[in-house]
Amino acid sequence: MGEEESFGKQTLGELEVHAIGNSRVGIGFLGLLLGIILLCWMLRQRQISKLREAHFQQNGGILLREQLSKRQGYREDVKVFTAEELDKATKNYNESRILGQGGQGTVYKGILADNQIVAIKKSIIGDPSQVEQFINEIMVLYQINHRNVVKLLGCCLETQVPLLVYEYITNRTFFHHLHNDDATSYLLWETRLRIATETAEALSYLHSAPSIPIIHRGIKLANILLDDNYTAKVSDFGASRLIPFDQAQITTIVQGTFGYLDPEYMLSSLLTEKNDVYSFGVVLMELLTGQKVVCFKRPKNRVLPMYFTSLMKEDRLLDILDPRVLNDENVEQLMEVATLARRCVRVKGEERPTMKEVAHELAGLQAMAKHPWSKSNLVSEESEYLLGKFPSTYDDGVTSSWIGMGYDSINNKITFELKGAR
Ligand SMILES: Nc1ncnc2c1ncn2[C@@H]1O[C@H](COP(=O)(O)OP(=O)(O)OP(=O)(O)O)[C@@H](O)[C@H]1O
Repeated sequence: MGEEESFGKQTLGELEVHAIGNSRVGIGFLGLLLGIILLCWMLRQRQISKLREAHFQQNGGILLREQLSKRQGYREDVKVFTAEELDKATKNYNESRILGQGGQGTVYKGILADNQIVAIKKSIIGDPSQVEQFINEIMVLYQINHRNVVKLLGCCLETQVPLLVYEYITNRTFFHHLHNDDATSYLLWETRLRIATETAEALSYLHSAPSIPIIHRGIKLANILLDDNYTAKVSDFGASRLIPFDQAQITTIVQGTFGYLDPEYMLSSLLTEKNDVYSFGVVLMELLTGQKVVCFKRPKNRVLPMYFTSLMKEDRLLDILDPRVLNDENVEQLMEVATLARRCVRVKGEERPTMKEVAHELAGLQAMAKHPWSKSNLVSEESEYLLGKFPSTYDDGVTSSWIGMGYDSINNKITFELKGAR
């Protein structure tokens, strides 16, 4: 019994020693584990910062820094964002945040830490040879400060693909408002003319930019964004080019959207500011007719500039002016804009007007439209006219019958409801 007790005591003592030993081993093991985790974390952080540095270099960050330090006249309020900031702003580039997809990348809506809403363009460029082009785009946007050009707020170059951060434009594109499929409303002629004038002014500014003239190269309805007041904001400078003053033109790979592309540029690859004038002429034709640039329902004339000019030659332009905005009071004004549009798309670039002249002419027409004697400025009369005379068939055979119409004064639009549209 005594032996058993002493054996029990020995065993307890031994157990205590074991327990103390075990807990020391446990603490040691835990310490080692924490040490390993800390080491891994530090290595990972180093790896991440090395990767970011590599991305920054690969995305042309050093080149950009150098370029910016050399030049003057650039905006100083353009911010460099961190990858985390933009991850958070877009909820890790969540699909629900996609605003649109373009040839150059995807545009996401982002909400920054200070609640500012921004549009973030995530480039699809992964090719280092594109770096110079991307830097070129940032350089172009860095020097623009115009109320009718979308503002670049900053960029982020430490991610795998470069990111550009713009001011968020609330009211979609001119294309959407002119060609929206739901067709529950349409833009008044006065609004169309104002948007066109603002766009022309922005282009005129770009062509005579203070340091180096800029050619946009992608003017089309989809690249004219609109804010809540329907103010034009020219966007998408992905293809734009800076033209040094001593060079009137440069040679580039032909790039652009079919229908808007200057045929002279297509043949010669010579880029001049008159390329933008041509594209702008096509935009004018679209807002005059309400028709799309390329339409297979016009079998002989699928491309609008050809269709438009051929009808003008035959003195049949009235056949295609948008019946939703045309009335007795503004017909002359629409015809003047049509003549201007035709001059913009002349085959020879040198025969086209400059954007400055175009902007000037449009501003003059706009001022006349605002004149108190101009009846077309009176929305109620236009509504009456439209209610009484609006045809039941328009836009290449789209048939509609009316059930109601009204004026949306906030959005400056005539609104209507359709039944049986097909
Ligand atoms: N600053 C912005 N604010 C709000 N929405 C924007 C902004 N920038 C672009 N978007 C939206 O994202 C869409 C895609 O824009 P993006 O400029 O990349 O392409 P795109 O002009 O449609 O095409 P492409 O580049 O091929 O000509 C636009 O149509 C617009 O709806």
